[in-house]
Amino acid sequence: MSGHERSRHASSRPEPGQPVTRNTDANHELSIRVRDLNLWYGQSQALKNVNIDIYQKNVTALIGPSGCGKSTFLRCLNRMNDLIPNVRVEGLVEMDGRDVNAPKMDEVALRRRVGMVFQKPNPFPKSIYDNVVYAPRMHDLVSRKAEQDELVEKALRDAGLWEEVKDKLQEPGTSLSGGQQQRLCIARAIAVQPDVILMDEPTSALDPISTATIEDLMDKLKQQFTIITVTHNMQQAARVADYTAFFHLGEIIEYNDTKTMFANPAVKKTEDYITGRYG
Ligand SMILES: Nc1ncnc2c1ncn2[C@@H]1O[C@H](COP(=O)(O)OP(=O)(O)OP(=O)(O)O)[C@@H](O)[C@H]1O
Repeated sequence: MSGHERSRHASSRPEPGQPVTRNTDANHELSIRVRDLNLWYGQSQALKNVNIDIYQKNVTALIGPSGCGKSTFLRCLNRMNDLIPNVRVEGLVEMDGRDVNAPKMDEVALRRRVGMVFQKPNPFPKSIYDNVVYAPRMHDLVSRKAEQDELVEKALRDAGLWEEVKDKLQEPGTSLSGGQQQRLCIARAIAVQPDVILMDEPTSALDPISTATIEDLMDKLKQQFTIITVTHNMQQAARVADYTAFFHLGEIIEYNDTKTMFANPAVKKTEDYITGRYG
């Protein structure tokens, strides 16, 4: 089988537990490569032989029933699981060709390259301005006040929040509405110019209008960043994601471009889940 045929084959019928391969053309450059990833919390295995290629400057959605390992997988990408006791990880997670779990990998630098936005907006108890500039200062990306001002404005503009907050930058981040707080958290994440942004159910605590605003934002941000998002909302996955991975009991059952997966799922379990027959 030629490389092209193999990638078409993999793209139409990905085998659970098998590496998913695709063409890496100009639109599909590899960001993250995961091979045979297994993770245990104590004796309990939460991820089983996960294999996936995640592409730069696309939105990839992780879907699946509660407890199937989506958040656990997300945390493998910036080594947040290291912070949980009794976690054991085996397998390869490579970002831009570098092993994320290598002993010489600097975790602080890794987390700068891989930002994270959580389900519940969690601004620091600081001003709007300081929320955005905190990490860039910590990483010595800015020093002069003018540089900081410029960076704050750019991050807030990119997060679609500038017009709403430009006259109250010294007010607490927590004084904003839930949807605005979430955009502030996105501004905070992008202020250090990461490569990847992980989003763990970023809209599940938000009203429909704030949700639509964040979805539009994801569409814009993917021009600059690789976005991986967990969602329980199938319509949201269909709207925002270029690729979707369906997790079930710690395994990836199916991974494909979103249009194909939703229109023509290769596996019955995927079909049952996305059509709401269980989950
Ligand atoms: N800190 C932890 N310690 C022990 N077990 C955990 C921990 N976090 C998650 N688990 C277990 O790992 C499995 C996967 O959980 P995870 O939170 O990754 O699933 P999920 O798909 O993100 O779920 P949800 O959609 O409900 O957020 C579950 O059985 C869960 O109980």
